[in-house]
Amino acid sequence: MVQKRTLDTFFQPPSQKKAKLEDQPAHSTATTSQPASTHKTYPFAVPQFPDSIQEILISSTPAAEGKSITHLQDLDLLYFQPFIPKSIENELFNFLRSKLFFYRVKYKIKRGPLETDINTPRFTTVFGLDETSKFGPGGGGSGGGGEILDTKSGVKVPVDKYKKCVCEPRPIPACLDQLRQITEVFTGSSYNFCLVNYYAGGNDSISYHSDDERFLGPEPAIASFSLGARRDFLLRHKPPKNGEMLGDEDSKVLKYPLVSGDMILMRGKTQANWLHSIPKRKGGEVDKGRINITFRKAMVPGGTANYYQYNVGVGEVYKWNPLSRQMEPWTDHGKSPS
Ligand SMILES: O=C(O)CCC(=O)C(=O)O
Ligand SMILES: [Fe+2]
Repeated sequence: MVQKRTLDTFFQPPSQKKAKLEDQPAHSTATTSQPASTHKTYPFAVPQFPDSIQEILISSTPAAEGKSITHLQDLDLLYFQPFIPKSIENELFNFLRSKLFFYRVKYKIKRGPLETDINTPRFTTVFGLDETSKFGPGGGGSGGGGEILDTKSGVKVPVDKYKKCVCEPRPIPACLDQLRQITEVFTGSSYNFCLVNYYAGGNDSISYHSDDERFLGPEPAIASFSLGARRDFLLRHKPPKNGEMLGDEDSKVLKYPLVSGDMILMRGKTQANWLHSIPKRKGGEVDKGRINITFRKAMVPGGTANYYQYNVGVGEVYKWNPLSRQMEPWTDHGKSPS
């Protein structure tokens, strides 16, 4: 494991000169010395974390050592309880819920002759590019910059390289990118995608699935953060192939009640052999809302297309409304109609 000192020197400490965030409510004391992230693909700018969050992230993560969970067949987890220190998990949750843009993705699936409409039962958003490309310098916005470049040559990619994407790929905003870099240091893996789920209440969920798409390559490492309401994370072994039998222990459902600040790294043979889910729940604190952040590494453009299709889609933008305390469709009132 890398020493804390390495992180301190790796990241620029927030500067002494503090600029008040333009869009902070008047009563807020949160300050940051760094500019918000902008890009031509963003509906609105995403601020950098306030210094209060950055300083603790840099100096005090992970808050606990990761526990290795490998006692069942093909299972390889590293569980940080928690990764994010208790002193900032709530501020971090509130920050991300109110500053990011989200979507409620609808899509169709075909099973034989039947087409079914799917409404994703949670809010989602995604940032990143697969390994074959990278974002160039510059925030973008109306001034340009933040162009998609070929990873190897550094040259702008052909205009049709990402034509299969439902929207243009988006760079990871500075705040989430800081968490990505810290996660890389403490998991020993690298990531180029950040997916965010928001489960507004107990009816929001993700059904049993595995994240073993070909575009992630073999044995992908996926770092999964929980913020906000406690929710059960269930894991069960996939039915074994070619008539094999699972042992009694290996066929049980595992349940981890993930709390705010926890991080589970799923790696090795886990995705190929296990399914995971966040089932619907009633009561408890589910209506406080929960954010899940996953960092992953996609290898090819097909992965980029897939992630934008299922996590951004073609529908409207949602933003947290602090008065109604819910996600609401967001419109750009500031711009004149074109
Ligand atoms: O919300 C979670 O903890 C899990 C999310 C998940 O499995 C996914 O986005 O693939
Ligand atoms: Fe997943």
